[in-house]
Formats: sequence, structure tokens, C-alpha cells
Amino acid sequence: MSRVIDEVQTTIELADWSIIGFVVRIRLMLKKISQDEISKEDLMRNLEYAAQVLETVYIDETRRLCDEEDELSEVEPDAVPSEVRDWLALTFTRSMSNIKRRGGDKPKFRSVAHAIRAGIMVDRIYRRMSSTVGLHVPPNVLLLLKNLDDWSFDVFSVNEAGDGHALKYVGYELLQRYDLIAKFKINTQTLDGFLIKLEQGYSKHCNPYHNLVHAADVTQTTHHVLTQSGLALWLTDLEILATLVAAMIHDYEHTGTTNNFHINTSSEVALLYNDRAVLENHHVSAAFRLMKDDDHNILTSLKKEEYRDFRSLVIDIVLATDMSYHFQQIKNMKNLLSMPENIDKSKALSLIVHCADISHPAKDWNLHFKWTELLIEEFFRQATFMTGVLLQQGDREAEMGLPISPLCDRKNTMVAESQIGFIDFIVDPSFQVMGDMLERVVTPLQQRNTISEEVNFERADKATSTTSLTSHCSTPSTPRSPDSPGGSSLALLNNDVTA
Ligand SMILES: Nc1nc2c(ncn2[C@@H]2O[C@H](COP(=O)(O)O)[C@@H](O)[C@H]2O)c(=O)[nH]1
Ligand SMILES: [Mg+2]
Ligand SMILES: [Zn+2]
Repeated sequence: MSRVIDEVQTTIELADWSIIGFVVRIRLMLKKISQDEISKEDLMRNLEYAAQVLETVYIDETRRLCDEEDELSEVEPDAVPSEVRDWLALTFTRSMSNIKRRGGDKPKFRSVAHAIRAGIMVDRIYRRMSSTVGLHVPPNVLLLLKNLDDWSFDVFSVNEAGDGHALKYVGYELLQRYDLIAKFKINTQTLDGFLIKLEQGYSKHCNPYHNLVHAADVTQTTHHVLTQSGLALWLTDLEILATLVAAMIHDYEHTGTTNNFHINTSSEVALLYNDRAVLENHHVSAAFRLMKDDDHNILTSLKKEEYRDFRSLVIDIVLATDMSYHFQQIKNMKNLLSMPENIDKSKALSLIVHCADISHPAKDWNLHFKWTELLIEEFFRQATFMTGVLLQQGDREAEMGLPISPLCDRKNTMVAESQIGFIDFIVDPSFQVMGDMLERVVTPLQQRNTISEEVNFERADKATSTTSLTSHCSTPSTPRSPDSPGGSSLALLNNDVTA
């Protein structure tokens, strides 16, 4: 048996890459089919490729083994799972019979043994590949994820359909759509572990609002802005990864209490971070600590410099979600926009995530209403960080002789009025500035893109009169494809974008 395994191992090494490519293609196809995203031509091309790989592997394997003794007795057919056996029957039987017919012989028992060995080989490869192939996403979640590009994407439904794993599914799907899992060689098991740990951190304090659903919501909204504005087209993969990860972790291990509450009660974290951006410092620090574990380190393929840039951008973005920095942030961006200088990349991305963080009042009424109820509930019933006793923050503040925080007094809070204030003074101005910033950054790039495309069209027209027209629109509805431009996106923003 061990000799058979050794042989299979050798074959795996020889056939590894073509089979890996084949398995990945099959998995991708399955996913695309389930999402109705594959054309007939693509499907046929991929099936043709799969058939070629299988035939080549089979023929090589058969040739290599044709002089050996029949070793079926050494192979345990039970070791081959039924799906693999079914698949073998469908795929290999015809090739085998063709080969046999060519030789004029009857099919030999040995061929069956080879087929079973090939089955074991594929099964082993599949098992090894399971750490790099996709996570299992339930079909009803997949269906909902079709709307992932929408402004009013219903993250609550995804959470429900996904058994409370909205962050895992939204996070995974987005990294997949931008092809970041492949580009940064992120091991799927590690990613799974990382996302699960994030979800656990978000669930630590049972917050009605600052939980994993909010993190998924902010990540999806960030994605919407990046893609619908066209900004993603000019970002590097590393910058997109950093922005999405920053959105995912931006409230990690939120205590369900405000920064002011931490400061007023001299909590451990307030002492640790000297009353400055207390929660935000904790979110980002705890998340990087998590990513230091081998089992949760999704950044293993990053070079030293890449890691440094990634870390710096994530820290900037998360710290900028501190609401006490809001007015300063808006003022700084307005100043930048009034000057001809380039827009700083980290400031642009920080503003996008900050806007995503306060975006629910700009979404469908049902979503906004739900978020508001949850936030108000959290303001009312704050679990204390230090004692674990469930009390209203307002009650605790009264008990401790502290002034009661705005919106934390269940009896005296006027929800509608305070929401109008929040929308008029915080949300609306933020979105105005973000719109101006996006216009300033994206428009010149779009113009340049259109001009260069027109030049290309003219050239192409001269070369051939049958050139088909393609879209000039540079605002994508889905993330850019792996081979679209973007190698030095933010360098472009920094160096080239002026008023
Ligand atoms: N009064 C309201 N405040 C809101 C609402 N939605 C969000 N917020 C505030 O913004 C911050 C966002 O930062 P986060 O990282 O903590 O999520 C949040 O804490 C609230 O203070 C709202 O509808 N009304
Ligand atoms: Mg926060
Ligand atoms: Zn938040």
C-alpha cells in the first residue's frame, strides 16, 4: 500500500499544477453557474480545458503504470469517496474504453485499478486544495450576495440566512470578488479562522448595534463607494485589501460603551490609550494582535514593505472613525479640496470608511429604522466593561455621579429630533464632502482614461475597420478584473490629480 501511495505522490507532483488549475476552474465555474454569471462560451471553454487536463493526466498515468503488476488488491476501493467514484465513472470510463479499443484488447482489471488510483490521487489533491479552494457559502446566502453591489444591500437578511455569519460571508465574498485571496495567496482556512475570530470579537459584549452585522454593513458600503465611484480602478490591490480589512475590523471588540464613558470611568483601555481615540486604538491594536497568530495571519505573503504600508493605512483609516475627529476631518478635507494640491490617499480612504460608518440614515427607510432602534437600544442598555453587570450607561453614569451622556437617558431621549440633528449636522455634510472628494479624484482619471481609450480606438480604427466598440464608461458596477490597470493607483492619485 505504501508503494502505491508513493507512486500516487509522484504523480501528484507531476500533475499537480494542471490538476490544481483544473480543480480551481471547476470550483469557479460552479460558483459562477450558481450566480448566473457564466456565459455558454466560458462554460464550454472551461469544460474543454478540464477535459484536456483529465485526459492528459490519465494517459500519462496509464503509460507510466502499464508495465506494472496488477495492484488492485493493495488498493482499498473504500478509500475513494462515492462522488469521486461517480465522477471517475463518468469521466474516465470513456477515455479508457477508447484506449482499449485502440489496442484491440478488452478492458483489463488493471485499468480499473489505475482509475481508482487516479481517484485517490484526485481526492488527496482535493483535500489539500480545500485550504485554497473557496469556503462553503450556503446557497441562500449566495443568492442574497448577488446584491452585494447595491447601496441598500440588506445585510440583516444575509446574517439571518447565514446563521449569524454576515461578516464572514460578506468579507469572504468581497475579498474573492476583488481576487485578493489569490493575489495575496491567502489560505482559505486561515481566512476562515480570521473571520470567525473577528466575529467572536464583535460578539464579545453582545452589543445590539456595534456587532458583526454593523462591521459587515460598513465593509459592504465601503465596497459600494469604491466601485460605484470608480475609485477602485485606480487603487492598488494592497490599498483595496487594507481598506476592506480596515472596514471589517473598525469596531472589533467594541465594548458597547462610548469613548466618553471609558474616559469618565478611567477604564483600562482609556488608561492604556491616554484618553485618545480609546476604542479605535483598541479595535486596530487587537485586530493586528489577532493577525499575528499563525492561524489567523492572512498577511503571510506580504513583503516587509507591503506589510508596513498595509498596517499604516489600516491604522489611519480606523483611527479616523473616531467621532471626536469628525469635524476636524471634514474641515481638513474641505481645505484640501479648496487647494490645487493632490488629495492624500489615506485621507480619501479614511473619509470613505467614516462615511460608510454613518451611512445608514442615507439608506432605505427600513434599514435605517432598524439600525436606529439598535443604536438607541445600545445607548440605553450598556453592559459595563469592567464589572460585567448589565446596566444602562445612563444609570451607571447617574450612579457614579457623572453627567448622563446624550441619548443615553431612556426617559428623556427624543429619538426623531436627535436623528434629524445627526443627519443634518453630521451625515449630510460628510456625504457632501465625500462626493466632492470623489469627483475631484475620479473625474480627471476618467477623462484621461476616456482620452486614452479614444486614441486607442482611433489607432484601432486605422488598423482595421471591423473593430467592435467597447464601453468608454470607466465606472465599474463590479470590482475591476484581475488584469485591469491599478498597479500604482494611489501613486496616480497623489502625483497626478490636481484641480
Ligand atoms: N445619533 C446618532 N448617532 C449615530 C447614528 N449612527 C451612527 N451614529 C454615531 O456614529 C458613530 C459611528 O462610529 P462607530 O464606529 O461607533 O460605529 C456611532 O458610535 C454613533 O455615535 C445614528 O443613527 N444616530
Ligand atoms: Mg467605532
Ligand atoms: Zn462603526
